[in-house]
Amino acid sequence: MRIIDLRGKNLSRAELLAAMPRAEMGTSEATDLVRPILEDVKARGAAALRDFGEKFDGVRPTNLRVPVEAMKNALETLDPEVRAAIEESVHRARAVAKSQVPHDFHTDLADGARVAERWIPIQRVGLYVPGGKAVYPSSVIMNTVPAQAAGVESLAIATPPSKGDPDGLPNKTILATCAILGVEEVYAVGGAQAIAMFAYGAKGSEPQDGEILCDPVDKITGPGNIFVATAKSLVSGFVGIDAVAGPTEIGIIADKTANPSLLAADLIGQAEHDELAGSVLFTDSTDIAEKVQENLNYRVPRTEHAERVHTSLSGTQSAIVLTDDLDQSIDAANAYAAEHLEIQTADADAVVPRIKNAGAIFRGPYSPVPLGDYMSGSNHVLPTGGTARFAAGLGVHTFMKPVEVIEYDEQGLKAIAARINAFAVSEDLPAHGECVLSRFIDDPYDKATIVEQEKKAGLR
Ligand SMILES: NC(=O)c1ccc[n+]([C@@H]2O[C@H](COP(=O)([O-])OP(=O)(O)OC[C@H]3O[C@@H](n4cnc5c(N)ncnc54)[C@H](O)[C@@H]3O)[C@@H](O)[C@H]2O)c1
Ligand SMILES: N[C@H](CO)Cc1c[nH]c[nH+]1
Ligand SMILES: [Zn+2]
Repeated sequence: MRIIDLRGKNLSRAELLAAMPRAEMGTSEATDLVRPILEDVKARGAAALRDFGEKFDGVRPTNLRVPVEAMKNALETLDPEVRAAIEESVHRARAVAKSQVPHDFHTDLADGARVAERWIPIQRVGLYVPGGKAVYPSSVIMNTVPAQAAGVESLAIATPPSKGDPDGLPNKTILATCAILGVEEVYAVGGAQAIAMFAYGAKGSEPQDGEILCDPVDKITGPGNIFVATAKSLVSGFVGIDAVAGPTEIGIIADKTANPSLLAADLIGQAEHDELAGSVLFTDSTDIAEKVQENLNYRVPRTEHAERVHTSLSGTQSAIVLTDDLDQSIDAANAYAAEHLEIQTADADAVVPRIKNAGAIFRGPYSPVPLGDYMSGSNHVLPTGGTARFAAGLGVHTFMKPVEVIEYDEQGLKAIAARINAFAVSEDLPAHGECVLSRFIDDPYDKATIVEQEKKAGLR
């Protein structure tokens, strides 16, 4: 891994942000590849979805909409140990989601003057479950459990067709997980084309599709590679999106007390997702930095996805960041804003409250990232590429929106009518004031006597 040496440097905020390791291929470069895919799906619907399946996933799906029977069959043949793991994960995720459900509340400002806040579930959502280099039944859980806890009425899942399947059905463990969670609307569609399908909807092109294949959704959530993340960015505004949950990242703040072998394991663990995944170690210990490099030299050639891991660790998005002290490590980690941030220091509890930017924080040696990936109960769909500076991971809140209900009665409005009118006049929007005054006085257009009228009506 390359070294970024911050020691002895007193960097401004802008310089520190610029010094952080990022992938060479960002969403702006992928935009040129993704935009034509979105346009084609918008124009040709299911026919384009089949073409892209063939082009990018190497298989032309017979049924773009997965038959419910296929999900039932997948569940029946699911390995019992894997089923137990999935059920444990669902159980823990549901427990956390239950506590996350936001509560309605109201504020009484005076007699007859109340503002209430109601949380409303989003009506229809599209959940993306990745499945290119690896397969992600865990992402079925991470997307679906909070959506269900929020009370979403209609949810659909899209995931790439599986190369090995003659009919182009998605991976069987993904389908079995859908069955466990009771999800019945599943599409064998991956990548940017799936995001387009959710955003614009798609008409069928084969008899088995029916006329409308997929209705458009109100919000798209879920992780994916650079193409998926870019497609989500491009359709955002037209539909809602959760966050840019692109190629995985791990940041680790470690001091001299950390175990270099575990640090190396954790850096490799997330690098195995994608050649574009980022693994970054922030340390003030040159000894730890050297030992981690030694451990990587031993582990990388021996790990299953050695080539992918090597590419990821040697890319511009990965680095060991050498710092003067723990304070500088924390500053750098806050500038990097990792999707996952592990704290491997002598006193992790003193560091956690100082973290301002991270998708999720993993405290101490027994909270490694894969715990959160699969079954800590927390969510693994998290913001990447520095977006954790302003975005949060998936949760029940992602699938709900608060709406304020204004509940004033005659007395409550009367008490501030003249003030509202004064404000409206100051903005040169007098008709706003007239709306309010009309409820209490006869002629709000009679400017000459307006104050008098207001006094007479008891507004002053
Ligand atoms: N941030 C998070 O919360 C989070 C969580 C889990 C996984 N991830 C990330 O999700 C990603 C999963 O990636 P994946 O590739 O395994 O699965 P994926 O489903 O995201 O991507 C596969 C799809 O990419 C498309 N594609 C492939 N090559 C293309 C090309 N040249 N042009 C256009 N489209 C192309 C294909 O349509 C294919 O179906 C990884 O980067 C992983 O790190 C992120
Ligand atoms: N680390 C990934 C991004 O948060 C999630 C994941 C799923 N499966 C394994 N890992
Ligand atoms: Zn992972």
